[in-house]
Amino acid sequence: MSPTLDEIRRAPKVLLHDHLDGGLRAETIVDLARECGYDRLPTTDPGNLRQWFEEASDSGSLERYLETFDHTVGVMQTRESLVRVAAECAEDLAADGVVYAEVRFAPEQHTTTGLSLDQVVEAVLEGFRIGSEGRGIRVGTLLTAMRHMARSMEIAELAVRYRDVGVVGFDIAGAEAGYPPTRHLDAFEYLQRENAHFTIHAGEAFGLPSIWQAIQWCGADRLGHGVRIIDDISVAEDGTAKLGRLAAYVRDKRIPLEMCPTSNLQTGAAPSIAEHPIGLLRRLHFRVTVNTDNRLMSSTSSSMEFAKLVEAFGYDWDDLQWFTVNAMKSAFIPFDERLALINGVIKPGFAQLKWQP
Ligand SMILES: O=c1[nH]cnc2c1ncn2[C@H]1C[C@H](O)[C@@H](CO)O1
Ligand SMILES: [Zn+2]
Repeated sequence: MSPTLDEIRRAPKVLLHDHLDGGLRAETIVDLARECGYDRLPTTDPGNLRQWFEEASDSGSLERYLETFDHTVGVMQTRESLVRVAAECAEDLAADGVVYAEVRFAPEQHTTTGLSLDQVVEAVLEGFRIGSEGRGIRVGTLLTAMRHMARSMEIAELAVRYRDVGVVGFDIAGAEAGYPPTRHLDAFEYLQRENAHFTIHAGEAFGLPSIWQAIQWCGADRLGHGVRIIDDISVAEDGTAKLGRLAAYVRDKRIPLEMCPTSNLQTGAAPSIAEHPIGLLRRLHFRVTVNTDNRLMSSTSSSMEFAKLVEAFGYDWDDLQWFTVNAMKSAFIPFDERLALINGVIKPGFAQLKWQP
């Protein structure tokens, strides 16, 4: 029997790629807009707003997808709003059965009414603390720098400054074409000298050169998306696959791929779930993980991403556990803490579902 959505919700899941400003509740956006006087929302009806985000994000272009964030970032400019959004994020993930999450956001986008970068980070950390308490979830924070801007060094320093109080790593995001990762080389070299962890959005809206730079020039620990690694793999008619040098390197080094299937359909990085490269990459034993990217824009959750994969590829509990253990192994928290979650929470949780669904 295939795992059902309800059963998947009860499985202990791990989420490595989720944007704080892409996961707000529609009701909260409407409340916050009213409170702060933000008057540019396309509608103030939460149901219509939820639908607007999903439709506006479904253009097949990453650039247009990113325009929708003006409205979420627009209402996240005060300490109170950041605490609330982060607390609700932790609550929503816990309610979906996520036991460990790394949630990212770009502090530089939340300073328009005068908050400092440090105040922004402290507000978000406080929100995660409040929302996680007593809910069986641990949330680590990733600080993102926007790739079209020039503040990555500052944000990298911020990530190092807050590394012992909840920030577990760094990332760059935003439009990919025209903004190669090497634009931020100084920040990545600084992080490496600091023994800090980072992931890079690469191979989503641009192909192999972006992935190659992220790994071989910048030293990324993980790839955000990385779907286009498929361009370096050829599959013969009998199903045998031949890996190019970059794809082989990514697989040999066990570089984690933070795959976000629904998001990729909306930005045009994949044509359908059934044709999504995740099927082949899982079969070839790349270190694949399953993620949400932006739960609001994609109207999704960790459980729903898994359910879609079960439907498209016929995955069973062993497959779902494999993705989950992959993700936990790839997290940016210390090794002993990852192991404790794998052996103490993930394996027992899946065992229970496998034997008593
Ligand atoms: O999938 C994505 N690719 C590139 N950038 C993204 C993606 N999803 C969200 N972002 C951007 C928009 C947000 O404002 C920013 C920080 O979370 O990251
Ligand atoms: Zn992303």
